[in-house]
Amino acid sequence: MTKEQIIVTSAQMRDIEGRIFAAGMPVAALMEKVAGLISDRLQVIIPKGRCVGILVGPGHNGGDALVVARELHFRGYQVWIYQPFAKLKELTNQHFQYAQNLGISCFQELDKLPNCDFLVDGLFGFGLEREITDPIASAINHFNDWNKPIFSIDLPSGLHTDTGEVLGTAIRATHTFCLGLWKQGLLQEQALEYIGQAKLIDFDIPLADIHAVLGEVPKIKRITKTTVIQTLPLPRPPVTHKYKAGHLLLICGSERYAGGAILTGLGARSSGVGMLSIAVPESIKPLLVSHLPEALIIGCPETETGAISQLKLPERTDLSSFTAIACGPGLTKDATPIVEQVINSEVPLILDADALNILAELGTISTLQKRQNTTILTPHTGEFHRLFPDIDFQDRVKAVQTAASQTGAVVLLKGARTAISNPQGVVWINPESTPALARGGSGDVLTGLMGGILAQVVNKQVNIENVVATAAWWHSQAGILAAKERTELGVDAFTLTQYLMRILCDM
Ligand SMILES: NC(=O)C1=CN([C@@H]2O[C@H](COP(=O)(O)OP(=O)(O)OC[C@H]3O[C@@H](n4cnc5c(N)ncnc54)[C@H](O)[C@@H]3O)[C@@H](O)[C@H]2O)[C@@H](O)CC1
Ligand SMILES: Nc1ncnc2c1ncn2[C@@H]1O[C@H](COP(=O)(O)OP(=O)(O)O)[C@@H](O)[C@H]1O
Ligand SMILES: [K+]
Repeated sequence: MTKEQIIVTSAQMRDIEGRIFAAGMPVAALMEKVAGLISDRLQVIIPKGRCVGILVGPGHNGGDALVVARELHFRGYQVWIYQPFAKLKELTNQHFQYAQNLGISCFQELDKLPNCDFLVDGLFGFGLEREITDPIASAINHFNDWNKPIFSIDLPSGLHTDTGEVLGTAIRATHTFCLGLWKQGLLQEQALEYIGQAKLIDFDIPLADIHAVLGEVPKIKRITKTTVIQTLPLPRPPVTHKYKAGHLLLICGSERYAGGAILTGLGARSSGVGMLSIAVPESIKPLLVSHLPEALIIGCPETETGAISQLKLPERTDLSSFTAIACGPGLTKDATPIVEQVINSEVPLILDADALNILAELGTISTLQKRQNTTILTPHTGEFHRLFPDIDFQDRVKAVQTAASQTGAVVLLKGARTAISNPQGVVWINPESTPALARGGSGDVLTGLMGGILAQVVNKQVNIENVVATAAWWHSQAGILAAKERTELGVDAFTLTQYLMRILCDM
């Protein structure tokens, strides 16, 4: 477990800090240390001599900001302070007195503020406890309108530390220096527009204190490369054969959505799976063969609408011949009997896209209760609402935990910050992605990729949520790399499949 993987709520952070202070670390010494690290970072980014405005709140977030103000003052920056509060915490107040005595300009009124090149936001950190109201709310809106770079200490002031919700209004930071451990709110979708580039400032919190508060295995974690390296079946055993490296069955596609089947197949190809079989309607079989010559394409009888009407597997094969099944992309809802059939099988199963829409109509919870083996659901927001209309969506982490616990499945909720939960509430959040992936077909690629990884490792005592997390990370990293080379407009789903292998090569 690395610090980069850990996520905390404000209550947990307070408990961890409390242990450090109880063990003897002076509060003021920790504030010096944290603010020193922030000042060092700022100095690397911003040339000396520039003018910096420091926004100071009443608590220790404001205290951190005041120490930064003092440091930057001595390091040759032109500093001014905006501090509109009548009452400050004691340590914060001492730093404020000292800054004034040093001759740093301090202001309480907005209209007196001089121009500046950048702002440091130390109004509120994880101690924000209620909606921000005027005059502070107006001040925050005013600073946002300046369109200067804003560096937020710990988190942009105004964001709820756990849910990322905007409490009244919030600073729109260009950079966030998260202190010590990642706050949960910074991984919530609704916070993304406010955070800018986020970096963790490690101030040496002892691991023992983290474990004492979060347990030996923390429940909510960020996916990192470490998770992925531990999960992927690399290196391959020197002596193996194709059926030992997993046999994945994809059930996907229709006359209407033939491309979805190709993309799912290409995603699976990149996983390195030993054998790939793809069941599609008979009429699109030649198309699939031409795109995926290595796969076994199973042409199935079809409905009048061009959907699979019956799974016609090759001789001496039934569903139990496969190590894993991924079902859904491009099926259309006319393939309902097929989805029922795979749900009734014992094989580890991923349900995506139309398979999820069909599941919602069959009754999500009652239908999945019958399943004994691994089930993975990969809804986007719309599919999630159809599957779980009664789950409150305000906090996506809680929503995905509830969905997993109600169904016994591992649930991956897609989005800018994909969240994954197992039925026991163990959560992975994907910390990085790109809006370049918000394009038709990129989810199909994910389903194929995940299916291929699952088929290779499912019999090897892995945690299923780690498999799902690995696929999500790999998929989004490929998107990020592709966007870097081709812009955010250049990442169509086919192109995305071409970048998947590059991520492994660079690891
Ligand atoms: N002790 C230290 O030196 C350390 C300080 N840290 C900093 O301390 C912060 C937490 O400090 P605090 O617990 O003092 O909390 P904050 O500084 O986040 O804010 C709490 C203060 O704001 C007031 N407040 C809360 N909501 C308000 C609202 N809506 N309108 C007006 N006032 C409001 C509270 O009454 C309290 O005075 C962290 O975010 C971080 O920046 C730690 O991260 C690192 C160690
Ligand atoms: N704004 C975004 N930022 C990052 N990733 C995104 C964003 N929007 C969508 N994605 C990712 O793109 C994929 C889209 O999947 P999905 O909605 O199923 O598309 P489709 O069904 O067309 O393939 C998901 O992996 C999702 O997490
Ligand atoms: K802040």
